[in-house]
Amino acid sequence: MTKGKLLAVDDNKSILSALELLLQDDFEEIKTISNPNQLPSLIENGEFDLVLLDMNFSAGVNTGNEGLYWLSRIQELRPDMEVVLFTAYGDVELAVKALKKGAADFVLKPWDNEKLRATLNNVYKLQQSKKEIKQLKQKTQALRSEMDRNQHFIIARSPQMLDILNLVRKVAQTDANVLITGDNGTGKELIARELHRHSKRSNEIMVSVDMGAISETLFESELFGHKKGAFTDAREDRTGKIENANNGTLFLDEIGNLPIQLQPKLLAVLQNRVVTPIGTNKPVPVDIRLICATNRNPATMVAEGTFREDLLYRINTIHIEVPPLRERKEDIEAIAIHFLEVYRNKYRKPVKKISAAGLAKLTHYKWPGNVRELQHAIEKAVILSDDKAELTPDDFFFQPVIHDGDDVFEGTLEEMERKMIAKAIKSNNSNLSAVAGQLGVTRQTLYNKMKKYNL
Ligand SMILES: Nc1ncnc2c1ncn2[C@@H]1O[C@H](COP(=O)(O)OP(=O)(O)OP(=O)(O)O)[C@@H](O)[C@H]1O
Repeated sequence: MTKGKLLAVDDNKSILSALELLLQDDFEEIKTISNPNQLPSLIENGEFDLVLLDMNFSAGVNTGNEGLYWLSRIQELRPDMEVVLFTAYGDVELAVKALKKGAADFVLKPWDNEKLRATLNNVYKLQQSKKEIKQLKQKTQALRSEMDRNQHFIIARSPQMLDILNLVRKVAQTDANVLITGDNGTGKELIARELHRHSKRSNEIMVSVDMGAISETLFESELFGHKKGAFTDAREDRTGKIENANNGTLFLDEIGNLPIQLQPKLLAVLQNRVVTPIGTNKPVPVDIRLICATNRNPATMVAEGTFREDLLYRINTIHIEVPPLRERKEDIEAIAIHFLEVYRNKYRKPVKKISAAGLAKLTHYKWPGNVRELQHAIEKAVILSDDKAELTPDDFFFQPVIHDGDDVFEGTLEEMERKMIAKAIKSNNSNLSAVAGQLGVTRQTLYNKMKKYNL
């Protein structure tokens, strides 16, 4: 067990010297002060684990109110700090009052050496256990959400995705760093989870960090952790995500968002396999498998000077490029049917299948948002399906995609026709002869189509 750091506060200097002598083997560091006004700055900036605090400081005053005041100041500044009180013989009532206010324990003066040592050591051990419990709770929480996510499996029918799955199974067993690239929603995170699931680290945690969601000022503390007092707001020790992933997998999503000035720090972690939390100079060894993902082109970022080439070489031992959904149409039907099953159960709907025309519409759409968009399209269709047994083309609504001022409509031929007629009616201020002329059809044909499309 590591030794703690003690701060002892008493206005009697000979008591402080005696404490230093007595406790030197029990603590890694003992700092003594006779003026409690120094407490706030020491507590905020120092690395102390516990405080031994006298109850009275002004000559002739022995109400203990000063001790109670400093106890609550310490609790305000550092809620995780343990405080043991020094009270004069006969002040037991005062000591009980202090315990109710959150002091960890008290020792009566004149003290018994062994009793004092045992009390301080026990309080320190208790504090360490509380810390461990807190860390374990964080880990359990992360594991739980990971288990939820692990229930999603990759569906693959296209030759490209089947090749990727093959590669994933081969690479998973090694500790090689993997870089996954591809557009948003193509399934990069799902592939990272699959790599972890098939790796020899699968019983350990996979820690995901969304680099796109962390503000620049918090990057370092999120990844490397910090020591209490390392900067304003660092009220407690915090383990960084890299250390949290120890023995498991670290997934850095949107790695392209890592600011260039922090890239050497990540590179150093990967080279030396240690992290140094902010505010300490104690490197902590870490054993992690690294998977990174980005929707940007890393080679272009290197050429633009926004990504370090040496870091790219470190992270892309194996590079997996996930194609957009429109380039692997064979996957669309299987994924759509999978999500139909998921959402009909979730929303308790009778809808059981997607009609052939409905599937054709899904297959021909370009899916700019990839699998995530397909998932949402199916979810929406199921929610709105009432008592239907089958989803048809009308159940899927897609936004038109506009390019350079020209309308490129996505959807079935009939949908495109309806949209073109509606657009022509609007641009010709409902002058139907002009509309028919523009579209190159007779007025009768235009009327028929308007009736058909309810225009
Ligand atoms: N092949 C697949 N089979 C089943 N579900 C998939 C597949 N690919 C992606 N998904 C689902 O689509 C959604 C988006 O996938 P994921 O988050 O892995 O994409 P991503 O590429 O990491 O996205 P982003 O770049 O936006 O972070 C998730 O709900 C995921 O479960």
